[in-house]
Amino acid sequence: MLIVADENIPLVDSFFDDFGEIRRVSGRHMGPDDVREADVLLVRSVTKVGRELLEGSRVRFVGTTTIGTDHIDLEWLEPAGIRFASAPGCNANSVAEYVLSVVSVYAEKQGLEDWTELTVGIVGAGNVGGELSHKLERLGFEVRLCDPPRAEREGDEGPEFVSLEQALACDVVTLHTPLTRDEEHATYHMIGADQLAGLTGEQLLINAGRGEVIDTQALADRLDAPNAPLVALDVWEQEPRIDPGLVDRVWIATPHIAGYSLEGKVKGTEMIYQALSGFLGLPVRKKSGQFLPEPALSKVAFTGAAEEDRAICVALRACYDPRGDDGRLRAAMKGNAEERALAFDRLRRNYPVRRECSSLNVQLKGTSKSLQDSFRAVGFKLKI
Ligand SMILES: NC(=O)C1=CN([C@@H]2O[C@H](COP(=O)(O)OP(=O)(O)OC[C@H]3O[C@@H](n4cnc5c(N)ncnc54)[C@H](O)[C@@H]3O)[C@@H](O)[C@H]2O)C=CC1
Ligand SMILES: O=C(O)C(=O)[C@H](O)COP(=O)(O)O
Repeated sequence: MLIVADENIPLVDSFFDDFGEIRRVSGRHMGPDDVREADVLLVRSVTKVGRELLEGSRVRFVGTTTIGTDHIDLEWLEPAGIRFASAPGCNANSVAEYVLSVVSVYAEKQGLEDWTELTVGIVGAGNVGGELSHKLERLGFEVRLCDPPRAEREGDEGPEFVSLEQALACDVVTLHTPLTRDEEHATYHMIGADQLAGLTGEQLLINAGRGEVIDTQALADRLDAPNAPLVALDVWEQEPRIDPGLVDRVWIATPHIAGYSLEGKVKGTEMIYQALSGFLGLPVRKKSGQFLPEPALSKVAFTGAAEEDRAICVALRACYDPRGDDGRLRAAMKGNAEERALAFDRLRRNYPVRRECSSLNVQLKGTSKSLQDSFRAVGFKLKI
């Protein structure tokens, strides 16, 4: 069996070497010649998968080691008899930690003593938005969820949902919807000039869903107008050819890495390994835990003298601080459009190992119960 895999999928050999030959190719430049002889195709979000790539090939199984599926033509795959699997939720915790860290830096920038004073509107309350809201609520934030498809499906059975307008009135608004077009509640350019006009300089807008959910031109115009909100963008229209002018205008700019914790990436590979095993009728013998290395930073200790918010933020940012990625992306926005696109992809390909908060043992000596609860809420392992 021939497996063709994006070269940026981690641990492909460790998980898939029992199945047959593995051929690694560039996901960004994958073409019909690369996949013609393949039985199995493993991709990430940068490969468009549909008729153009697969017609006439032997491929019978396509797996994407990502949450998002907007790069896959699902309507074409099914009638073509090609089994498809994605990795729902694989890096949801990574994205939630990214957002928490951005919010912690924002609260500090605003001079807030207590970051939970901020209200947070989450647009898209699925695996990512749900995980984020769970952490925020346990930390004591007021959270408003906007998710019309869920609201319609769940009615009185579900949590309380607000309208997009109400979510956009929160101090922090964070977008976690899939990219959808031509359907009810489509998210393409869901945040346009009208929505942006209502945001003020007292607000933070985060997008860690897909770039096309915000109308880039409208955002650039809004950021040039008075009383503009601060904006943190992890995702961009037309990646990797992103608009350097927009990078200049936003407060935090990162190269689509919110989901790039090692745990999240490896979980994506593991979920597709499980799906392929099921498709082939073979037992699942491998688990991601057996391949995860010891983290470089494994312990931190706080004493009773620690200020509650500060301690949480110090620990959070010891695991992940978005300002490092922001600085690297800004430094990469040099040269012509082609050079900038290559630099954007290079930052993603050579991304440093980032571990989730659950990899860090936090020792708390003589600290309050509420500080302990806050650490647990974020997902740290506690030693008291
Ligand atoms: N920046 C990054 O690195 C990452 C980005 N993503 C993106 O985040 C998206 C969301 O991920 P998950 O939460 O795991 O997906 P999910 O499918 O679990 O949840 C998405 C939620 O959005 C809701 N939704 C759909 N249309 C909406 C609308 N118009 N308004 C409000 N809510 C709407 C859905 O009902 C669903 O509850 C993915 O589709 C992917 O595009 C995912 C992982 C990493
Ligand atoms: O899982 C998703 O959906 C994501 O957005 C991934 O984090 C994107 O990573 P790549 O597939 O673009 O490496």
